Amino acid sequence: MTLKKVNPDLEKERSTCTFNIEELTNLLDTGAHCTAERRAVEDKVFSVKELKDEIPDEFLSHKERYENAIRKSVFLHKVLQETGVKRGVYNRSDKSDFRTTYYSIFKDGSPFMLQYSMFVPTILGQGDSEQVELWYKRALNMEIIGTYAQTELGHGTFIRGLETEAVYDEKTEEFILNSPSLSSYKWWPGGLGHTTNYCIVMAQLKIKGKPYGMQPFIVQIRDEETHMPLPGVKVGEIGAKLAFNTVNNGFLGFEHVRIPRRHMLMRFSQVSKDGKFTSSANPKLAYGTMVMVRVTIVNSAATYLSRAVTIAIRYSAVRHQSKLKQNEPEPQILDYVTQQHKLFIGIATSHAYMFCSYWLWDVYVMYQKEQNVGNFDRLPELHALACCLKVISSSDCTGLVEKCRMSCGGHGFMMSSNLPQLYGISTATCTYEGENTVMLLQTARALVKAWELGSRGRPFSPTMSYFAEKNVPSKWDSSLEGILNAFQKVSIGKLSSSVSSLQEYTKSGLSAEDAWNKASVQLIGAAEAWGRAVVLSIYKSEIERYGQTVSPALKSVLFDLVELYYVHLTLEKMGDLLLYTQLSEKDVVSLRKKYEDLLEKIRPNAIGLVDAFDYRDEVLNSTLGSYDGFAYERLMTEAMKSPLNAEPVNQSFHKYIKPLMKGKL
Ligand SMILES: CCCCC/C=C\C/C=C\C/C=C\C/C=C\CCCC(=O)SCCNC(=O)CCNC(=O)[C@H](O)C(C)(C)COP(=O)(O)OP(=O)(O)OC[C@H]1O[C@@H](n2cnc3c(N)ncnc32)[C@H](O)[C@@H]1OP(=O)(O)O
Ligand SMILES: Cc1cc2nc3c(=O)[nH]c(=O)nc-3n(C[C@H](O)[C@H](O)[C@H](O)COP(=O)(O)OP(=O)(O)OC[C@H]3O[C@@H](n4cnc5c(N)ncnc54)[C@H](O)[C@@H]3O)c2cc1C
Repeated sequence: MTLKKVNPDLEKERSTCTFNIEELTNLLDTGAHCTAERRAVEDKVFSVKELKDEIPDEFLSHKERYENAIRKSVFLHKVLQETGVKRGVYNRSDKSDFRTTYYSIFKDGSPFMLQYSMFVPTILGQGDSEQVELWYKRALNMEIIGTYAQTELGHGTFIRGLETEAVYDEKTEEFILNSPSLSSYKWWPGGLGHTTNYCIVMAQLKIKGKPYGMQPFIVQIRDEETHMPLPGVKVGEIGAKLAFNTVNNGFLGFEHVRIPRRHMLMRFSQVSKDGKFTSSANPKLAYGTMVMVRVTIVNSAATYLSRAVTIAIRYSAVRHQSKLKQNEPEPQILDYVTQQHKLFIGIATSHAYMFCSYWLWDVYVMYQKEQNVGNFDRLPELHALACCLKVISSSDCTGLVEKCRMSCGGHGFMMSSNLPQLYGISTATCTYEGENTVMLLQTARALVKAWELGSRGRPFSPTMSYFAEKNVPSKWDSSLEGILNAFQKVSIGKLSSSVSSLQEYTKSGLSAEDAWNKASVQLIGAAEAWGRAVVLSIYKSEIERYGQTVSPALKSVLFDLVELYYVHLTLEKMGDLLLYTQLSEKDVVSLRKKYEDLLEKIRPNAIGLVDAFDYRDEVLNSTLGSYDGFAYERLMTEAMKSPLNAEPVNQSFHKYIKPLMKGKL
């Protein structure tokens, strides 16, 4: 079907936009040159015919999908290599690699995903210079394909409980890798099933019977020529999942597999030939790759949401349903204020986390520079930020992706809308790289520690500096600054209350651990509240900063979204605010009016705002969200691709239904 025009509904929407869409695209891309680079990569990638699917993935078998994903991964690697994209080495936004092309070529992930997102970064982050020189080059050229094998069948969260052992044998200068039980089998690593021939194995180091904690080892698991598993290696795929079905997540066990001493990555800790262990300056440096990936998840979460909200808002502009006024035609569903309530917060939330992700990335890069000269002062705050922002970005964005899906009614249930797949890859971010509740408890640990040290006069780190302010009641103030202060009060109130409970529980005779467990529901609330205060503060300050350089028209729209975000969150968290601030019923009534006014103000810019995410149709991969808005035509075209539609009568009619109808069964 050739579609030349644009749906008149979308044409009309685009004519009401009050700002320059390209200017916003450049801002979201972190610069006009980044937009240009991203588009150049996209032009190249989408011109490769081998990267297009003839048959939609969902109609293929599990095995066919895997084989197709491998084929495309290889072609994509080749094309990206030609464009000079250095995969596995990340920059601030990285829109050209994972952000857009990647998830458009693979709706459900690639088996090479972990090569780029964790194998290469771990070599770079944990290897000494000689090891980086050797392994990085091989990985970059795809001579070796690897993954990050940490999680085991029995333990994912509690990594001190991992069972895989690496025992040093000083006679042969080798480590012996062993999986002592079924629960010690590695379980989950992406690509591990049938794709990778090497992996980083996180294992418990033992020398002369003494444990030295979890360390990273590079282990070859398959022959480089035949791809057969090496002796003593038991490897396979873990099976079908809610999403990531083309990522080839696998299991792995070792039966006394020997590797050379220099296959332990030794940037931070070393084992000498004679078996002497030299400890790193901070044992948590072995957890470094996780910090990096948590930082990047904030951007991924915002990106998934921006794609879902683009689909849902475009569809809502072309979908007409029911009646607002009896004598008028059915309105666009986007005119229903409840629909705007579901969707506009998706745009604002995506902006909030996108701008926070750039800020967090800068904090991470700053820390990296300091770490290189032996300064780890910033690590506790970075760890807390990475954990907490990973959690609230992944849970908020996933909730809103699902809201986008439901806002499209029945059609949002179609795989061809791409909304179910977006939900699948988004919800996985709530679990991987640290399960969300566990990450909130890590955050709470850092907050309680800071609170206690603060009460003894120690200074707070920048994102906790407001803890030092006296929690005196003040009149409610609905300005952005006033709302931010109110959320900081909630954060202080929840943390202070959690600490009091901890103290009371210990005073009543509970051990510190039992007191912690008993107060943990409060503690995760305090952690979330700190994260909210951070996001509100960073989103606002980043937009204030960019507001000085962008046009007045764009500045005004950006602030509409900041306000929407602030007011929406205030109404959502009303209970907390009523408890910890002077918010009154009168204030709530006026905030509700403010919220309704904001929805009305944003309405003419809704399509402009999602167009500014600049997702090409090939990236969105959605029958409902295409730029031209011909959703029904695309739904029908895609339905015709169902293998069942290849013949008017399916053979099962003659085999089963007819005999049933005739009573001959
Ligand atoms: C911006 C653009 C970039 C573009 C990037 C592009 C692509 C990448 C994007 C996305 C990735 C995409 C695809 C990947 C897809 C899937 C991959 C999934 C891969 C995985 O899914 S891979 C497995 C991850 N698996 C976990 O995530 C396990 C979680 N479990 C833990 O992480 C630990 O088990 C923990 C922390 C719960 C307990 O650990 P523990 O028991 O040893 O520690 P404990 O609680 O006792 O704390 C003692 C002291 O260590 C400090 N501390 C702890 N952790 C630290 C750290 N990381 N750094 C610095 N300090 C740390 C504490 O703050 C405390 O400090 P203090 O003593 O001062 O209080
Ligand atoms: C799609 C996907 C891809 C993945 N890819 C990889 C990979 O490439 N490499 C890799 O090594 N791993 C990978 N993983 C594994 C992932 O990192 C773990 O699943 C994750 O860290 C959670 O650990 P778990 O599964 O052991 O959950 P569990 O810890 O068993 O969590 C189950 C429940 O127990 C609760 N819980 C656990 N501990 C505590 C606690 N201390 N306090 C309170 N509650 C607690 C949790 O909150 C949760 O509700 C992947 C997982 C998924 C889903």
